[in-house]
Amino acid sequence: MELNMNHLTKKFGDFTAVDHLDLTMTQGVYGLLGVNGAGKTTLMRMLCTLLEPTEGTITCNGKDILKMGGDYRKLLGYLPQDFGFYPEFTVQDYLLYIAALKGIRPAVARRRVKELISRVGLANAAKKKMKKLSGGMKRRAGIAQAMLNNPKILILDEPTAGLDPNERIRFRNLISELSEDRLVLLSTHIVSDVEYIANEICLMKDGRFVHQGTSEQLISSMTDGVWKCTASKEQAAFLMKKYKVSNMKTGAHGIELRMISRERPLPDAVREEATLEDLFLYYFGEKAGEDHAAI
Ligand SMILES: Nc1ncnc2c1ncn2[C@@H]1O[C@H](COP(=O)(O)OP(=O)(O)OP(=O)(O)O)[C@@H](O)[C@H]1O
Repeated sequence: MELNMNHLTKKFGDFTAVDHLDLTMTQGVYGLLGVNGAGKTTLMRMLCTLLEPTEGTITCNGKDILKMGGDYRKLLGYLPQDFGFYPEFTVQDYLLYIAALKGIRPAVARRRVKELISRVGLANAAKKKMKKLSGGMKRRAGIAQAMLNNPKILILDEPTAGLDPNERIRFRNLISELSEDRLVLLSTHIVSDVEYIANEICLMKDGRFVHQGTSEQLISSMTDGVWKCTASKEQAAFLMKKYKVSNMKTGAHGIELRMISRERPLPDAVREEATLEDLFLYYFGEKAGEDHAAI
């Protein structure tokens, strides 16, 4: 299985949401990591044939997905960011209903629904109404519906949005498991969602991939260093304006800062090993002195 994007572009009027992307994906987990508005959903909707590219193509094993029509959709499972569910349906009935919409024969659907409910960890909630599920359980039901046709390509748009840390970990494990024999593409703006499970991470900004590679490759692409130091209140205020600060904590001897800088920011600053979180800040973060600073 090979999914290819060639100069993939989407414009809305004069605005370019996805800008000449090239990527080849095979089996495994691919993570699209970017801030809000980077173009992740637009890209995923094109991969699901819900939006037509303005320019460029997507091919699956060499064939244009728009020309493949139903043959491509048979290979595809999609969990949109806001997936529609029926609040009064039980989990089981909801999945059976979606299976019917997907044209899966009733006998096959019953077997598949049972199997998937257990696989996503909802066996004890099969008879629960969808409206009674927690956010994480709803997302798991969402994954189950995307998996009904046993897709070779699974596309998950922000599957961990709103989940607590426990649910997030369960979800990561599930995604990792599902990727054993398929291609999984997931989007997120949370570094830890993809840090450990993605074979390849694409950092997306303003419709472009600013960098792509394994977590280690991305980290080693960082030319600035990560530094740790303890500063006074006044120094800390100055450093925050000048550098991208990834963490600060008030300690017994002053304010402990972790920051990104080309040069040693203070004489006693110590060099630290960079993490993917530092890298995210390096590409997407703002300094506290900049307009709209997030920190
Ligand atoms: N139908 C549309 N018409 C006009 N602009 C659009 C449309 N859909 C998306 N955009 C714009 O394209 C850009 C990318 O949006 P997109 O939803 O793909 O980003 P995203 O990375 O998925 O962000 P988020 O995490 O907030 O969902 C945004 O600036 C958005 O406002």
